[in-house]
Amino acid sequence: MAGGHRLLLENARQVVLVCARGERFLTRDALRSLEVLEGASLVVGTDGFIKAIGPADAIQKQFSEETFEERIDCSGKCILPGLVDAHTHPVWAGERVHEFAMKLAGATYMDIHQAGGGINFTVERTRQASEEELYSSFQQRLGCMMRAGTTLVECKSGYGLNLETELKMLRVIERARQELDIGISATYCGAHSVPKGKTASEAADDIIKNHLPRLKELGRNGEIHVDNIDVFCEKGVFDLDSTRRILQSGKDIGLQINFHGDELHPMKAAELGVELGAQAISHLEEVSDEGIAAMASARCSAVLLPTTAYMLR
Ligand SMILES: N=CN[C@@H](CCC(=O)O)C(=O)O
Repeated sequence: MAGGHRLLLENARQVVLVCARGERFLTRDALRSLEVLEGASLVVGTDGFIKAIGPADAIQKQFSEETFEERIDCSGKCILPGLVDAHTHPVWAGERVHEFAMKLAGATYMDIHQAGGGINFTVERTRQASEEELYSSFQQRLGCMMRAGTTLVECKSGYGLNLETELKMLRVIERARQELDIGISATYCGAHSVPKGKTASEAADDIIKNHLPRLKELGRNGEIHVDNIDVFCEKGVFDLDSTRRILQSGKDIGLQINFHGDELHPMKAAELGVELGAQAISHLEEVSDEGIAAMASARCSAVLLPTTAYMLR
């Protein structure tokens, strides 16, 4: 029976599939031979999902009775999957340009952080900003990402630290998920820094006793959707024990573990991530050989962020 579809991309010179046999991702030598179809077409259904990909003549035959809201002639063109940005902190207020002068004068990222700058500076400005202001700048940042080809972006909270501002950030992320044409994976990062006046252990207790139960409740009511939990596991920020407690509690309410580890100091964060069943660990400049081996066998993704090593140093 004939049906309606959203889009037919016809006769592309190439369609890059990346994976040929339903793998979630490729690793090592397999990355050298991406699956590419020559002279192919692609059908997108009304739900936005790809319904068929194949040789142009076979697709034409298979869908000859069907209708499309739009058809695009892709002769001479290449169809690529959208880019996935796996680590962003895109909801924030305030500028930290003045910190570059401190860095040029020799201060490290952690010197500035410990003096109340860095993340803490952004936390102050983000607490003061209205939800509307945060949404407006976030929307512009997402627009830039979309123009550069990103179709799925992981978005972290983490410039609130207190429950009120963390929820404000997560509502902003939720609104973008509803209103904008980009996929969003939302990450609660309330343990991005230890709030003033608390120890790491006290901050972990607050997150476990107050933040996570509220996230669970709001998720159940459908008010926000949070996919992942993150902690900045770092010397002088969250130690291994507090990180473990927070991540495990997040996992217990159904969040996937995706956290900052082994960035500035070796912390054995990779080993911890594997023990807890993390989906991904970011940064990893100081990861141990054992941590790399453990992540490889657990198929835990490493999110490498080479430019932060220059920007944050
Ligand atoms: N390393 C910690 N977190 C961020 C930077 C946050 C900030 O400095 O505002 C990162 O992933 O790069």
